[in-house]
Amino acid sequence: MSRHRIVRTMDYNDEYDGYDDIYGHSVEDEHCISPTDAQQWLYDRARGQQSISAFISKNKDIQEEEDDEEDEDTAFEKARRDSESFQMPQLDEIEQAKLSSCVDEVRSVVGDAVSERRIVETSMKFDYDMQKILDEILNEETQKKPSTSRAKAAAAAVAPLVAKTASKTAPTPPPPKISLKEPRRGFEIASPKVPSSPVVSGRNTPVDINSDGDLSRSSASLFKVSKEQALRNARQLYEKERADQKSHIHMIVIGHVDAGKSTLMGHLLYDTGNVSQRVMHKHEQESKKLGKQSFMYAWVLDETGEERARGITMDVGQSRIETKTKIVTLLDAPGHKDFIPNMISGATQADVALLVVDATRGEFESGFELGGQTREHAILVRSLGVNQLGVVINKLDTVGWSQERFNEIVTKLKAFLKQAGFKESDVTFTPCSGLTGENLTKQAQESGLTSWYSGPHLLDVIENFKIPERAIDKPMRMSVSDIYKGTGSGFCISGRVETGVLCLNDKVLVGASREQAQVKSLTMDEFPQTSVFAGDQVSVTLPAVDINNVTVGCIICDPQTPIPVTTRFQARIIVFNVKVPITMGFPVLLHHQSLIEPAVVCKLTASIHKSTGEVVKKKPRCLGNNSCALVELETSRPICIERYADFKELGRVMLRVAGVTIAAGMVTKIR
Ligand SMILES: Nc1nc2c(ncn2[C@@H]2O[C@H](COP(=O)(O)OP(=O)(O)OP(=O)(O)O)[C@@H](O)[C@H]2O)c(=O)[nH]1
Repeated sequence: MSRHRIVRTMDYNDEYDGYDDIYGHSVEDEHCISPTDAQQWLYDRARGQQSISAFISKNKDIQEEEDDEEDEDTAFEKARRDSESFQMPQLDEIEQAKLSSCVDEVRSVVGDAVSERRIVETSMKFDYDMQKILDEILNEETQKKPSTSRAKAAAAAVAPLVAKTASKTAPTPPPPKISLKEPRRGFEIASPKVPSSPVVSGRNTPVDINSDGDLSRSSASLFKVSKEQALRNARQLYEKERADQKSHIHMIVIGHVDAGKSTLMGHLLYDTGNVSQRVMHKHEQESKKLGKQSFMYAWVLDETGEERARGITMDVGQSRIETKTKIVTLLDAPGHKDFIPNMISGATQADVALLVVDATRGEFESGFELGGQTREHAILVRSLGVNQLGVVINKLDTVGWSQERFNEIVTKLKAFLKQAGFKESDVTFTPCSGLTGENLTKQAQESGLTSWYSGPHLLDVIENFKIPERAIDKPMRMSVSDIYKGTGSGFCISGRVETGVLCLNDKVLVGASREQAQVKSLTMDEFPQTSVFAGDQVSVTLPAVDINNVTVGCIICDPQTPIPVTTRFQARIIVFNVKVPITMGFPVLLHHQSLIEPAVVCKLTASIHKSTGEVVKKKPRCLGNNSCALVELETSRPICIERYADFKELGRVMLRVAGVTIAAGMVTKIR
């Protein structure tokens, strides 16, 4: 069809028919008054109203309308001039940065409906607290009477945001009352009574929830387990089987890209005799050929061709070392920000962490201060429950073993790590060079270092990590981190036993589908086992299980006390890093153990005080950076999750948006 029209012969009157909404309105359209009513106010000579002066005197009560249009124009013009003539206040660099980020954030919410001056003044008034600034501005905008079309337009610009942030029908909530007598704590939340979750039943094992919602008891009768499994004493079994064995910990190695994590771990493995000379020689020759000799130790862990070609770690590399008293599984995490989901999945398996920082001038700064991964990784592992941290100040050879540089980095990190929630006594700082091997497994030799350092070497630091308390007495939960085709028939499911004990031939329930299965083989580090315990990284085979019901991130559990399955739960979150404040309906990627699931923040229940947990404000409109809140999250598919109070290991979540971790939280209620 031609898009050109012959306009020369066109009757314009015809053209307007049916286009009222586009081309203009009749007067009646805009008034809620019938033509008959209107007539009494209209001067009409035909109706015998001969004298206009007589008509006006009879209708004295007709108020002359204010010229809104003009007022409105003046107001907008004033706001425009206000913004144009407005000079930003002179502030120091930090204040200036805070102010600019506040202005940007507010603009992203309210658009151009509010003047620059207003935003700046409100930001300074509330000391750059986004929550308060937005509250003030949004409240004011909604209270303004949108008496004219432009004011209506301005209000309309804000209205969807207000509607998004507040309850759909409720009026603006009154200011919250904070009771001083009985502070309500965000974490004091009653146990979930009714898991009203849409429980999806597996093919063979339909799940029923009894009337009082106690899933565990109702299911105990549904899923019959052997007498041996039902009556087992996990603690006794653990003591019998593991009494003469070294304790086992999982240690994740984290840090900004190229901090030297893989090199450090590769060298540590070599020095502890876990990599043969022959293999090391092979890595040396091959890396030399490609002109990448400096990566020879990193190649011990970076095994794939792509990792070696790109010189970066992409997935979590695993290996193990033995110290005098411990078996340590090393988890070498990728530092590049694109692979943070892999790093999170690795961190969920970790008991302790090594944070590697590059001491080279400029490199530490780009990893720590300029949006690098040093901060994000440290916050992530802490949020995932890791509380012991060994900080490795690496590549000190590049700064001539400078004590000053070491101290400078320690001072900066100490302050930050304390803020991130690490206890000072649980953090150590060790100077090292992963490349030269200095201070890794032997006392420092380098004179530049020995002149000021006589502390422990890295292997000692690892040896001194305390073994975390294992939840062996709790019901069995295993989080699935990988599914692969085994050498025999069926699939191998690998993951970490988070709590309890799992034995050969035990009955288990798999994932949100709750399909029942039986453990037919159980291995740890490729050695067959008859029982495995909380903290172990294992592989199981579950013959005849529908593989569609097993997904990475799902939980395998004890049928006598099944894990809740839900699509909606409440969490207490800390917001780290959001460009746009979190409002109702905010879409996120939920990370729970190895699970990554799209979710929506469907309710902002309350803002709470970071350290005391007191409710500061009920139903906040939005959550800005560094705020702490109770929110409800809804996933599109059912997931297995526990309350933090019941199972620390399975009650933590992480929220990410567009490749950035925006919040971490603990599950407080399951709907
Ligand atoms: N001078 C010096 N260079 C080092 C040291 N440790 C590592 N490097 C070099 O730093 C580069 C990066 O090392 P990697 O071990 O791959 O770093 P990474 O942290 O594992 O990198 P990603 O896993 O990709 O984040 C390599 O060229 C190493 O040779 C060190 O102690 N001193």
